[in-house]
Amino acid sequence: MTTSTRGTAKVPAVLVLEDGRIFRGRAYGAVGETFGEAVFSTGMTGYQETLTDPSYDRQIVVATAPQIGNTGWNDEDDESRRIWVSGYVVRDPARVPSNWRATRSLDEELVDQGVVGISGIDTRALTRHLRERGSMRAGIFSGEAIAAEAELIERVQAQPHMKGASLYEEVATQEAYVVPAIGEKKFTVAAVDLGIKGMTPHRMAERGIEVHVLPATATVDDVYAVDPDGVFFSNGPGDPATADGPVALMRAVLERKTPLFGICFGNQILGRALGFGTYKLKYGHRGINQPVQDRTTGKVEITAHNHGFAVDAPLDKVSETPFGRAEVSHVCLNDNVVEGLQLLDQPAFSVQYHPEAAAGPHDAAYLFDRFVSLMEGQRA
Ligand SMILES: NC(=O)CC[C@H](N)C(=O)O
Repeated sequence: MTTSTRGTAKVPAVLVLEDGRIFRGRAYGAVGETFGEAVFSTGMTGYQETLTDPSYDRQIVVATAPQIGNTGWNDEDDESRRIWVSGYVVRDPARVPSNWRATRSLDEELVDQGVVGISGIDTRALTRHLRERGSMRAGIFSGEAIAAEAELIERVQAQPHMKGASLYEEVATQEAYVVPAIGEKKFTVAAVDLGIKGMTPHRMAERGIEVHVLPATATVDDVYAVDPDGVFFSNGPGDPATADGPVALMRAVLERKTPLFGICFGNQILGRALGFGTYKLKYGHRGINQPVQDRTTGKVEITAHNHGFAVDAPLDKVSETPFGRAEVSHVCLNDNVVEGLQLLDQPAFSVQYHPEAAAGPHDAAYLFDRFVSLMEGQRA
């Protein structure tokens, strides 16, 4: 095929990394310039969910899957109200998207939302570079934004680091809202929104939970005003070391021994609430094929991940914490990173990965059932 339906395909673009490495390609999506932390995701499908996951705020996502956009863009799979990635890097964009649910192309959606991307990049070489050197700051410049290399590198180096970035308040809802239970209502959960993905309250609603999604700035009184059977802390962008407010709120919930569940950022907050540290991984885990072992059952599950930070907790011993004994319940089999925490003396647990699996395999859906069991146990 020699022609393209993509309006920006002939506009030159460059991806500039903070260490001076430069990749040349063509504009994809909006033309202009953008900055963020360059990270790679190994998901073969699910780009719509990835791009609209608020945890990707201020990140330039590199898709390792070589063909992106094949199924276009639909009206159903968004995980939040908009695209959050600050830039998108692909090898070979679909020339003709095809799917019965698609209402437009990915390229059109990127243009509509003003998201600057780049195509025609050797994403294998780029991923190997990021794997060797680590995730780093980057910029995409297309059309008239392209300037002398030294100047572009300098501008990238002037950007803020992801380490130390506090981003959850800017992505979270400003107003509380309710996701009703599907079918008979059995439980009420207060969900603290730090960048929540839409599928998460949906997975709870499917289990008879009425979910009150609260702003990131919610107080203890706001949480208990909904008379919750359980409290949930969501995923979210940025460095968990900055999330002092949510850590204090979680400690107040733990003091009351209310059943508690956290996902991703929520797992890091539980780690901090228990007194563990967090640290930045060299290049993180992003994709939908990561092997995790549930050490409480020995079972291995294939799971969806998106995290650049992790909890620093001992793998092989039970830890004494201000809230009783705690242990690492889940571990990533690729690199032994902590993937879950569980308290042994009260009903609280969390995972670093994504049991809501949007997109991804449903192996970890049992974790929502575990949350339900904790709430049932508290009532009995
Ligand atoms: N998906 C998430 O909640 C990510 C948590 C945190 N921002 C990290 O990168 O590790």
